[in-house]
Amino acid sequence: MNGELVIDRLGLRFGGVVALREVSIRHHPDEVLGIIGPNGAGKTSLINAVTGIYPPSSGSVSYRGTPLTGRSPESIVATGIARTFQHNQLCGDLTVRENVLLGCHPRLGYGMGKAALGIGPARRAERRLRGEVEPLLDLLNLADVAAQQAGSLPYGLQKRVEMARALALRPTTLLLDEPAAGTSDEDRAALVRIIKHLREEGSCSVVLIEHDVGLVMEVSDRVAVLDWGECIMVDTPEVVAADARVLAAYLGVDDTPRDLAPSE
Ligand SMILES: Nc1ncnc2c1ncn2[C@@H]1O[C@H](COP(=O)(O)OP(=O)(O)OP(=O)(O)O)[C@@H](O)[C@H]1O
Repeated sequence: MNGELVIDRLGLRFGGVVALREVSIRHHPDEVLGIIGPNGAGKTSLINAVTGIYPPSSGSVSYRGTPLTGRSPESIVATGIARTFQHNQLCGDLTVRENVLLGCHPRLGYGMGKAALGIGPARRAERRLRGEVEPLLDLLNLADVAAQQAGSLPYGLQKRVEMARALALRPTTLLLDEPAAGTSDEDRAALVRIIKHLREEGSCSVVLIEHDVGLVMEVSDRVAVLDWGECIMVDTPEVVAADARVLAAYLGVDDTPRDLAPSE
């Protein structure tokens, strides 16, 4: 079952820089929660603090009632939280299919050595996982490029491979860090379709960090707005788009959203 992620008065400092200031957000099971904010607002810092990359300076995070604060990134993944990165972390020399298969391996319970040797149960598990990878490649529109080296693909496709690899962990919550950045209109349309599919299927809830505010408004149930490390509001896309504080947060920055209104 998908779980509730509770971020409670989270603070994060880098020396004198305050990246997050008393941020409190509840991500409800099954919802798509968008997180927007101007450059440097603290969006990536929030994901990094939740996933154990950076230990928070104050506050706490819990998932399904289990405290996550102070745990390693690996043990946080084991609770059901998977993520993608703002800058791709793929194995460029491996094929798309192999990259996605790598995402399944933490679920095997034994090392890559046994998997590579294909001994006993490892061989059976490997066969099962290979069967799980194909539907993911279909869902992410990657079947046609499955045998190609991941590093040879256009950036937008690489981003989808990273998403497929995160989904191969069978997460109950998926955190996406700027999945549309630097991608084409076609990639954007595919992303909208995939997020809506996950929402309808209910297999995992989604937290979406994005600069493309129109996209966030289109797919999110609720939207949280960060500004200078503070969460200034969490509400429906319609309410957020009409809020004067949100418009003010974006005024005076270069990347003023193209469209704050939800798409039809
Ligand atoms: N590793 C780090 N060391 C020092 N300062 C950092 C580090 N990571 C982030 N910061 C600072 O924390 C603040 C928030 O940065 P963060 O990357 O979380 O913002 P963001 O909203 O994700 O920005 P962007 O949309 O540009 O990616 C910024 O002032 C940034 O310079």
